[in-house]
Amino acid sequence: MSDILEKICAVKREEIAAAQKRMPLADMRRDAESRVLTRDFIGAMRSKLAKNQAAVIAEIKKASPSKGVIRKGEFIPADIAQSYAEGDGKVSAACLSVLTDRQFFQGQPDYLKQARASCPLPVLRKDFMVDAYQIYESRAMGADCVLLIAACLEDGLMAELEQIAHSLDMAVLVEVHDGRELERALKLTTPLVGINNRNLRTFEVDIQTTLQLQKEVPSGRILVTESGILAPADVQAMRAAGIHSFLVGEAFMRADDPGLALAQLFA
Ligand SMILES: O=C(O)c1ccccc1NCC(=O)[C@H](O)[C@H](O)COP(=O)(O)O
Repeated sequence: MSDILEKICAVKREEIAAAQKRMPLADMRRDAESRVLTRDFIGAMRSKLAKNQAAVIAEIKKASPSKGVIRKGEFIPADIAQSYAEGDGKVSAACLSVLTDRQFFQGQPDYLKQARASCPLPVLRKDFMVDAYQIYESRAMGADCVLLIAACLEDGLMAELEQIAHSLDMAVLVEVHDGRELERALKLTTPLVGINNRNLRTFEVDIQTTLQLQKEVPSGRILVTESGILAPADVQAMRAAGIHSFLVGEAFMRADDPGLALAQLFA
C-alpha cells in the first residue's frame, strides 16, 4: 500500500476507534438497519445508459491531497447537489458522490446528508472503508452506495464489506487501478467497477489506465471511469471506446455552476 493510502487508512482506524466509543457497533448497526428505503444507485446509472446518455456520478469535493483546495469560496453541498440534479434541463447527473473525509479532503458526513436531502439523486459515500463499522455508519448517514478501494482491502475483508452493504440494501462501487486489483475486484458480485485513472501512489493521472484495462472487465459489469475527466476530448475518447459511465469531481468543482459544467462536458 502507498504511504498516503497507509496514512489515510491509519487515520480511518483511529476515527473508527473514537466513533465506537461514542456509539458502539451494536447501536450503529441498529441505527443502520432501521433506515429503510435506499435510492437505487445502480438503477439510476442503468436508466441513463438505457437512454444512450452518459451515466455521470457527479462529485462534491472541496479539497484533495493532490490538489489542495479545489472549490474556493462558498461551499454549499445542498446547492451543488441541486445543480447536478438539474444540469441544463436536458443533461444532468445520474448519481452523486460526496467526500465525507475531514482530514484529507475537507469533507464531512453532514455534507452527504445535506446533499441527499436537497435532491432525489442516489448518493455514494466517497471515503476509505477499512472496517464493517463504516458500512453501518454510511447507511446511518443516508448513503445509498459505498466505495470499496481494492488497494485498501484484502480479499476476505472486501467481500465481507460488500456483503454487509448489500444486506443494508446499499450498492457497492469497487475501485481498482491495475490488472491485479481488477482480478481481485471481479470476485465481488457488484456490477459497478470503477477504474481510477489516478495512481494513488504518485497522484499521476492518465486516462489510458481505463482504456488499457477495459478489455479485462466483463460485459455484464458497469465500468465507471474515475478521475482526470476534464475536457470534451476525454469524454469522447471514453465514449468512442464504449465507456459511458463516469465519476467526475474537479472539472465541475472548479466551475461557478457545477451542473451547467456537467451539461457542457457531456453535451
Ligand atoms: O484526488 C486525490 O488527490 C486523491 C488522493 C488519494 C486518494 C484519492 C484521491 N482522490 C479521490 C478520487 O478518486 C477522485 O476524487 C475522483 O475520482 C474524482 O476525480 P477528479 O475528477 O479528477 O476530481
